[in-house]
Amino acid sequence: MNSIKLSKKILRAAGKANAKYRMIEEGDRVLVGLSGGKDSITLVHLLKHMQRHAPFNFEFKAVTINYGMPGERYDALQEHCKTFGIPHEIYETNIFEVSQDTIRENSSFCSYFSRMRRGALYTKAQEGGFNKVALGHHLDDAAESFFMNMLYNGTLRSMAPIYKSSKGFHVIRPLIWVRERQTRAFAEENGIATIGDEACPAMAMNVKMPHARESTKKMLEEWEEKFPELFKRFKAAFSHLQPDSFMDEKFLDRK
Ligand SMILES: Nc1ncnc2c1ncn2[C@@H]1O[C@H](COP(=O)(O)OP(=O)(O)OP(=O)(O)O)[C@@H](O)[C@H]1O
Repeated sequence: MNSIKLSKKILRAAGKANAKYRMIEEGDRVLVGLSGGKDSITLVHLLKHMQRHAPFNFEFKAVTINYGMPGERYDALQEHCKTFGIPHEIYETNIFEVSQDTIRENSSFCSYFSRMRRGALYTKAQEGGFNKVALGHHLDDAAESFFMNMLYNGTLRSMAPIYKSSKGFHVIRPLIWVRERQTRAFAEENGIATIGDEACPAMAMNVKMPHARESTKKMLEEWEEKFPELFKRFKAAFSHLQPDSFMDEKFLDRK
């Protein structure tokens, strides 16, 4: 079997985050959302590594939601999983077909597909009796989400490493302390061909796309050039909230 190398940085960041937030534990059955992009590819290899080296036993399976879009193919991804002994299933859906009637004149394609994909993933998790669903979000995603929510929605919110879904299982983000450039490097250094954004129907369709993420990403890149410790500070700040220092009356002590 070909060998895959995960960097010490990824292993350290993911190991520490897992210890702190207890995302994967003894006896867990984890369903991993595998888009075939660099992040979720890193995630499945990380879980494979953890299975071999962590002092606890858990099971995992990867599932790829197929939107049913013309030309959508996952052969290379299936082959990759087979080569590395990663249990993998493609879940065929008609999300794309349904979207044609539902959101024809609408610009919120991205959130539509993301919502439908999440629903399909949760259905799979319930059907298969998984107690955790793992997603490939990382620290850059958490920071981008924080600033997008603040600048475009006027809320202070980010991405939790673990939360309980309304369906009863937990959603976990084992890469939450890993940087995006580390997952990119993982794919490049191991020669893994990844699927880019075009896999999401929203990206493949000729519609107005939200620019919020792109401009937030750019803003953070510029900040990081001036302030190299930026993401270290985000990581610290996101774990040290002081809710009573804002203006939300729920958190103000009037006693
Ligand atoms: N088609 C899909 N099937 C299964 N899971 C998916 C699919 N698309 C996305 N996911 C899951 O949702 C997570 C977030 O998706 P999103 O498209 O926001 O991520 P991304 O940053 O492009 O990540 P990736 O590099 O893994 O595609 C992914 O990391 C993956 O775990």
